Amino acid sequence: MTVRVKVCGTTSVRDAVLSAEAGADALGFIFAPVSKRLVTPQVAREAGLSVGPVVARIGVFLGQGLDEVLRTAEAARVSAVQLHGPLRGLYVRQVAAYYPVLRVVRPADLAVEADMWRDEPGVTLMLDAPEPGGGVPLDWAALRDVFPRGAWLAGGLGPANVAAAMQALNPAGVDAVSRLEASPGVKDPALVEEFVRAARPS
Ligand SMILES: O=C(O)c1ccccc1NCC(=O)[C@H](O)[C@H](O)COP(=O)(O)O
Repeated sequence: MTVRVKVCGTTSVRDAVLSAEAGADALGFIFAPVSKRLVTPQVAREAGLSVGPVVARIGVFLGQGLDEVLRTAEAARVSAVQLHGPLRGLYVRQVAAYYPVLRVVRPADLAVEADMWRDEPGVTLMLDAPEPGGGVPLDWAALRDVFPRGAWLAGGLGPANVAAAMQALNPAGVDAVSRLEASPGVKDPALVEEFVRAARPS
């Protein structure tokens, strides 16, 4: 199975284009006000329009209200929504009625959330470190027996370790931000290229 590669924290047309040209399958646009990579829906929309019809545009939210999520996603013209934080199942289902959802979970919550979303095709699990965008890798060895089939992996991934993470857990997709940046919110083109190449060995 070909692993999907998501480059998160896109804040400009320049970074969207360089990530798409490097071969990213998906771009993440962070709409959580706590983030150092916060982007406006208008810039996200322009950046998303600049990468053609194939690259997915994923709106990233952390504990925000349903109205805000749906309004922002619509204004930014994203193609999917990524949900962080402790959330009720009903809320996730309400978002999933409009957008494919990447539901982000910490290792501590994995068992419960994996049970909850096992038969829900519109909701895909992404395992991430407790602090999103923190650049801290998970303990892949400890997750080997419990990592759900079809789930995505994030948390401290970058060019130097993504191949080992894939070898350990066989995720359907990988996602990264802090190890691909020159400074918070600004991509380093070489790191993005190396990340995509390392995630897709020929
Ligand atoms: O990256 C952020 O600043 C952020 C803030 C609030 C919610 C989500 C955020 N990022 C979401 C992502 O998808 C990151 O790529 C993921 O957490 C991995 O980050 P990193 O460990 O830095 O690669």
